[in-house]
Amino acid sequence: MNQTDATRGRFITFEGIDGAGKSTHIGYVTSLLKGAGKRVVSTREPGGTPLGEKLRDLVLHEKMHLETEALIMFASRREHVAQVVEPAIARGDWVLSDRFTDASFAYQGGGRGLDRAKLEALEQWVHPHLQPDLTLLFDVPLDVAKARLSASRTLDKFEMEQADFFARVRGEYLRRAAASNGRIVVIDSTKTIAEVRAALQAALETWL
Ligand SMILES: Nc1ncnc2c1ncn2[C@@H]1O[C@H](COP(=O)(O)OP(=O)(O)OP(=O)(O)O)[C@@H](O)[C@H]1O
Ligand SMILES: Cc1cn([C@H]2C[C@H](O)[C@@H](COP(=O)(O)O)O2)c(=O)[nH]c1=O
Repeated sequence: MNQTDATRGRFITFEGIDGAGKSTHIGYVTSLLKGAGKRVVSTREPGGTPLGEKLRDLVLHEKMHLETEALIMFASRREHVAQVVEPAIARGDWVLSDRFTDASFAYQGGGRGLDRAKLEALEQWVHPHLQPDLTLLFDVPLDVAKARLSASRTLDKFEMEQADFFARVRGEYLRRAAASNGRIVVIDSTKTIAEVRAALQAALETWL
């Protein structure tokens, strides 16, 4: 994207294992940013466009080959980046996305064991020049996430996975955070909602 830092918007992503609490806090981050005078676009993956939402329904409910699953995630992402994320950033809006490519590395890579080089190739193909400016990784132990999920909804294909799957997903998220040079900020999501909000405010301080 050939645009100066002053006029472009920013891209913030929310990540974590299912039930970690990320969706709960997107509204709060939206209010912080709007309070600081930013225009905010809130979106999600898989999904975020009419076609992406159809792909989401398929990939969250149908059994399929692991590589088909990864390709659908990136097909949805291609549409999302082209139609929503890049145009919004270009007009100066701040985009908040409930998941992005870190989720493919964590779930299809860590969780299902897909070769990382294949995911890197898809990432280069689909968004060679775009990375989140900041990623908020909501981290909780598996038992906390599971208890929160079963109390709140009917489970989809991923949410029905076993503990060892989520242990690998969480491990890959934390590995990427450690290697991210500060792009991925780990938020301790075992804390109360008020304490998590305070941690989010601190993480966003330099951006407001
Ligand atoms: N800090 C917290 N303390 C207690 N409960 C919480 C906390 N954060 C979220 N919850 C509750 O946990 C449940 C799951 O939260 P949420 O839907 O935000 O998770 P999520 O990470 O977005 O999950 P998914 O990725 O599956 O959509 C909700 O019922 C929510 O109210
Ligand atoms: C983007 C993306 C998502 N997933 C998985 C992770 C979650 O289990 C679901 C999305 O559900 P949510 O309640 O909206 O978080 O999809 C994935 O496996 N790979 C991806 O790239």
